[in-house]
Parts: sequence; structure tokens; C-alpha cells
Amino acid sequence: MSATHSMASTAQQPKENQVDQNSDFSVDGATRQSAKDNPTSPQMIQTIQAIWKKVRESNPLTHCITNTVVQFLSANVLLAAGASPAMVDIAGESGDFAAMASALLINLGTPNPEQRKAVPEAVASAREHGKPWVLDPVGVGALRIRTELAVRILDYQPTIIRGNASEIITLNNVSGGTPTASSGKGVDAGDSVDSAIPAAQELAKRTGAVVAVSGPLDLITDGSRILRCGNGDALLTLVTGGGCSLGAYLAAFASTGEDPLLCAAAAHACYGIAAQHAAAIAKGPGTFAAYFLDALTSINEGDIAAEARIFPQDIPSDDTSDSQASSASIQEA
Ligand SMILES: Nc1ncnc2c1ncn2[C@@H]1O[C@H](COP(=O)(O)OP(=O)(O)O)[C@@H](O)[C@H]1O
Ligand SMILES: Cc1ncsc1CCOP(=O)(O)O
Repeated sequence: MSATHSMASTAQQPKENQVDQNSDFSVDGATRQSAKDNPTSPQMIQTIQAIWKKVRESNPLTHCITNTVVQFLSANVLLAAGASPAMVDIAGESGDFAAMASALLINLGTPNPEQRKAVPEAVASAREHGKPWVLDPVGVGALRIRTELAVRILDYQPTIIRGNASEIITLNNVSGGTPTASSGKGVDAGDSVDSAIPAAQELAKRTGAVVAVSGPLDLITDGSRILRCGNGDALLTLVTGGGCSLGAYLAAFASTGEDPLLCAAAAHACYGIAAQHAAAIAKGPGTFAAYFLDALTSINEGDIAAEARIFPQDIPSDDTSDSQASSASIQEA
């Protein structure tokens, strides 16, 4: 529970492996304190503001093939961002629509037979027409059908792959990456964000996608650069679709055509800032969800300047010259 937020005593508590954003520790080695200790650079603030503004001004048509649980929240999150949502998830239409849309989200949370036909059609079209697309491999690994589908569509070069730590570790494992132990539970993470760093980097390098790992301290990497995002609130984990709707939001930000690493950072920061605003006045998950949509609508450039917590992390690799170079180039972005 955050210091600014007083959750009703009857409300469910946040998931065990996650802590609130104002706490000075987390299960991740890189702590939320490190977000406070690493101010966001002025250049990064400007970049986030510019991408956020471009989304609001361009009203991107955002095509979602997503799970049945989160369609309502995801559509509302997109509207609040200034985007136009469209849930077009049947074969025979999804390819045509992906060609027309500004960006596409593929979320594999409830891959029914129709969606399993619509997904390959949509990603093939997105690739053919140069449209950015986001993959959210919900529950990958434990479940055979979505796992096969996730691996198959990696060939269509997603722009951003987003998931919790367990999903990213598992997707890297099942698609031929260096095997890493994972303890995910269905759609929930059982692994810390820090433990997913090697898998996220490898997955990014192997697929050419930016990989965004959500949790108490989000991680965003293109394989050679790493950014951390300290915005967010644990109440997002108590509203179904808190992670999946971030995928839709990421697609809208990717539609701007800017560097996908920076689009992902901007989306994570703005989404997290809105969550913080909502948590400050919510009484529990129900009111949080409503206030969250309000906050996504009302956040402005001043809020981004004051509250965005995005900072580079050095690459944990033998080649220190690369990591120093990458941190420097991000600061300059
Ligand atoms: N302990 C936490 N404190 C603050 N924000 C969090 C915390 N855990 C998750 N979040 C935020 O919640 C959103 C959804 O993340 P997550 O729960 O990891 O997704 P998923 O539903 O896919 O498991 C992200 O914006 C993330 O930053
Ligand atoms: C509950 C559930 N079951 C299949 S998909 C889904 C939604 C998960 O959404 P999120 O991980 O964003 O809460």
C-alpha cells in the first residue's frame, strides 16, 4: 500500500512478489529507491512529452486482438490516451484492418480458435505494410496452444514484446534462447524483473524487438540499451487487465514511429504516472480503475516533467565500452 493511498481494510492486498511504489525495497535488486536516486534527464523528459503529445494529436487507430477479459479496460485505456481502439479479431478481417490501422496489439490471453486464425493474418499484414505491432504472450510456456502461436509469430518481427518477468523468461526459453529457470503462475509473474534481464536482452537481440518487462521497477531493452521505469502503483496488479492494457497503450505509443525503445519508455512512464495519481485518491481496486482512466485522460506535460522516472541502467556484460556508450546515447535522446 502506498504512503499516499489508504486502501480499505477489506480490499485484497497486492500480490506477494510486488511491493508498493513508495517502498524503498523490492524483490528486485534494482530497487524503487534507485528510481528516486536516478533523476530523469531533461532530454528524456522532453522525449516522453513529445511522444505522449504525438499520440494525443494523431489519434492513432489501434487494432487490438486481445483476450476477452481485458477488452473493455483496454479500449477505455486507449480512448483515455487519445487513441481510437478497434477490437477486430476475426479471420478474413484482421489482415485488412491491420493494413489500415496505425498499430496492432496481439495479446494471447484467451486464444480461441477464431483468434488463432486472425492473429497470423494480422501480423503478416502488419509486417507487409510496415505497421508497428506489440506482442503480449500472456501465460506463455505452461499452455501449449498459445506457446506454439507465440513462437510462430515471432517470425513476423514484433516491434515491442511486453510481459511480466516470467512471460519474458519463458518466451525466450521456448523460442530457442538460453534456458533460464522460471516460476510463473498462469498469467502472473513468479520471477523478479531483475532475474529477467539476461532473457530480455537475449530475446531483444534474437528478434529485433524492444522487450518491456513490467513489475515493481519496469525494464525496457533493445538488447544493447536498458532503461528502467520507476512509475506505477501496485494497485495495477489488483485490476484485471492492468498489464494487458499496458500492451494496448504501448501499441498506441509505437504508432508514432519514434525509436521503439523510447516509445516504450514513454508509455510505461505515462501509464505509471496515471496509476500514481489514481492510487492517491482511490479507496481500493474498483475506484482505482475508474480514477486510473480519469488520470490517463488528464495527465499533462507538467506531470511528466515532475514525475517521470526513467533512467538508464548499465548493461551487465563483459563489454563495458558498449554499455557506457549505450547509457550516453540514451541520455542524449
Ligand atoms: N509493485 C508494483 N509497484 C508499482 N507498479 C507496479 C507494481 N507491480 C506492477 N506494477 C505496474 O503494473 C503494471 C502491470 O504490470 P504487471 O502486473 O507486471 O503485468 P501483468 O499483469 O502482465 O503481470 C505495470 O505498469 C507495472 O509497472
Ligand atoms: C485473468 C486472465 N485470464 C486470461 S487472460 C487474463 C487477463 C490477465 O490480465 P492482466 O495480467 O493484465 O491482469
